[in-house]
Amino acid sequence: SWKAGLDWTLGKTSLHIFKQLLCCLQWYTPEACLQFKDHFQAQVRSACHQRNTGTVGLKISKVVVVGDLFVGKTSLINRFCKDIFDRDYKATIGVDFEIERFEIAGVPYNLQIWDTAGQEKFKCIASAYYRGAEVIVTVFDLADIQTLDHTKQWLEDALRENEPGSSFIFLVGTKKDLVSGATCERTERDAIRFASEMQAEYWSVSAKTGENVKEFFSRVAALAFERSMLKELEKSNGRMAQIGAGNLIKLEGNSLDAPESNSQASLSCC
Ligand SMILES: Nc1nc2c(ncn2[C@@H]2O[C@H](COP(=O)(O)OP(=O)(O)OP(=O)(O)O)[C@@H](O)[C@H]2O)c(=O)[nH]1
Ligand SMILES: [Mg+2]
Repeated sequence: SWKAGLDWTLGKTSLHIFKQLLCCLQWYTPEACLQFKDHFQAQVRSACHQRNTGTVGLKISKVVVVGDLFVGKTSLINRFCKDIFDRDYKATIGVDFEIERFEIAGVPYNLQIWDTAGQEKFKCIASAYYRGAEVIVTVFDLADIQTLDHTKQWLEDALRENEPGSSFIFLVGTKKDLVSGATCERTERDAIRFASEMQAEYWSVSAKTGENVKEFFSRVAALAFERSMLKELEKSNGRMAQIGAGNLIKLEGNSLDAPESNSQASLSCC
């Protein structure tokens, strides 16, 4: 299954798939990539290989999806989590969430995907759920350029509730099936510029056809997983043990190299 296919990062075939995900497919936009590397950082790979993954498999990482009403947030989540698409609009009231289970490099990993309401009157309910987001997905409608203009405000609101630099940011254009030709190219150019300003990675998707939906969430899961693993390794590296009458001994773990690239890396380094 595609979920098993998330085991990209170990071995030759998996590396190939990851490269494909990063470089070759049409939807991928190199100028709007948060990181440009072939695989997880070495210490993450080795920890996965040795099954030394601590509490990562038990953890649920939070993904918050925000954006104007009617842009297709619920449809995107429903396509991914339930593989369904509904043509009729049913506004989200407040918030809703889905939990999706992954297996990455042999390690179970869970994402809790929060679907928030775009309608102004529900904003104060929805914003109460922004806190602790490992990933913020800012959504706009490729067929309605105004919704792109509003993404910066949505992001600002979500960032206000989170520690600086603690969340991956994605900008997602939906309803790709409704746009084509020069208009589409223009919108995407604007979107890539916005993504650069927002320090976000840009994706275009269609919940109707399913185009790029699995690939997008796989990417979200992979980046969130790697960060969870790095945090876990940092924690176990600095662990203290108490022996006898209270003497503290610092346990020396594997030394952690500095990260190869920052998750919020500026677009110029991709
Ligand atoms: N053609 C097309 N229509 C879509 C797509 N995604 C969503 N829609 C339609 O757009 C409308 C709004 O979709 P929703 O997913 O409910 O929008 P939302 O962003 O969740 O709206 P709120 O919950 O009010 O914030 C619905 O009628 C969907 O069928 C898509 O990829 N293609
Ligand atoms: Mg909705």
